[in-house]
Amino acid sequence: MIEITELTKHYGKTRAVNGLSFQVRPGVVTGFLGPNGAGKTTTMRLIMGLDRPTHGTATVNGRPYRQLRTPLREVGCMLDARAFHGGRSARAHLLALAHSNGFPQRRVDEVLELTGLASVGRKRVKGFSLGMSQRLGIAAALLGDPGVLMFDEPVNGLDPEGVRWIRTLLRACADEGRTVLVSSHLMSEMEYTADHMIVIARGELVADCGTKELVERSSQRYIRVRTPEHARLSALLTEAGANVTGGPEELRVTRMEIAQIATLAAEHRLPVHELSPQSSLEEAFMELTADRVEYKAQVHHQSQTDHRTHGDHRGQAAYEAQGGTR
Ligand SMILES: Nc1ncnc2c1ncn2[C@@H]1O[C@H](COP(=O)(O)OP(=O)(O)OP(=O)(O)O)[C@@H](O)[C@H]1O
Repeated sequence: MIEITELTKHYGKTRAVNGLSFQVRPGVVTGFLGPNGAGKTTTMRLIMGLDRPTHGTATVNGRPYRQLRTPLREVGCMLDARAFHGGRSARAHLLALAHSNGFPQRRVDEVLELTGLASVGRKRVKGFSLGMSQRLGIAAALLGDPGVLMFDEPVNGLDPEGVRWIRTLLRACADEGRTVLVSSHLMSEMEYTADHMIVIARGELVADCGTKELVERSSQRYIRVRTPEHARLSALLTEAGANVTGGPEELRVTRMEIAQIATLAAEHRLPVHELSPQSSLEEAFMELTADRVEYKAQVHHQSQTDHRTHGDHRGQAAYEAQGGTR
């Protein structure tokens, strides 16, 4: 369990974290979300005792990090996937960590196996791709078999296979009863990864609720309908009480369920090429944080107009609109 109470961190005039309070519970994957510069990394650094709070507390299993007796056995963390000595092999890096913390050599081989790095364990880290480095960072976090895990942007820059792997790993860790906190600026990614969401913006709490609830709270839920008979179907749907927007490319229907739309189209023998629910977490994210992003040029415009892009692309587009450079 991670507990944050009134956590505040100021760097000069910058309020990186401002009166933040939340708990991260075991057994679920908790997504930690926020736009660029929201204070996610700072919060994680404060939890790990890498910085001192200006005010408030951050505890792991009831204690500040610095008071944990065997920290790596209690909390594993990946903050920077490239924080390795490049000349060392992955195995040597993990062995050094294991020795200094009194973990057996066997555990190094276990985590190499667990993270799919066994075959490259003797290769120098400087030749590692970003994906391999992420895996090594995760291997280090898992070394002490801790009950609390924290990963800062673990899917950043990974290919779909890497993303799937991390998602599966996070799920398995939560299913084993661990506390899992994972940060991301991509809501669309977290939608499939996290059970619970903590959203912050400008260092302040914006939402702390179940992923499903957050999606449902979004006012941007709609059914996408693609049909060559868009004008006729649109008129029929409107007449039947639905709210219809969009044009020839796609109709966006709200206030009516999929089954009703399908029935109506079938009754009037209108062909339908696509009928799919769209509930974009990215839109919810924009709504939640719109007033509080640091760099908000074009955010609104992007989220309103780019509705034909999906998932990570949309997240990335929105992120870039906020001035992100990743
Ligand atoms: N050491 C520091 N000195 C001064 N300002 C800092 C320092 N660390 C962070 N900040 C500032 O604090 C704010 C929060 O930064 P932080 O890195 O925690 O955000 P983040 O949510 O992790 O963002 P990102 O998604 O871009 O990594 C930003 O305005 C950042 O510039």
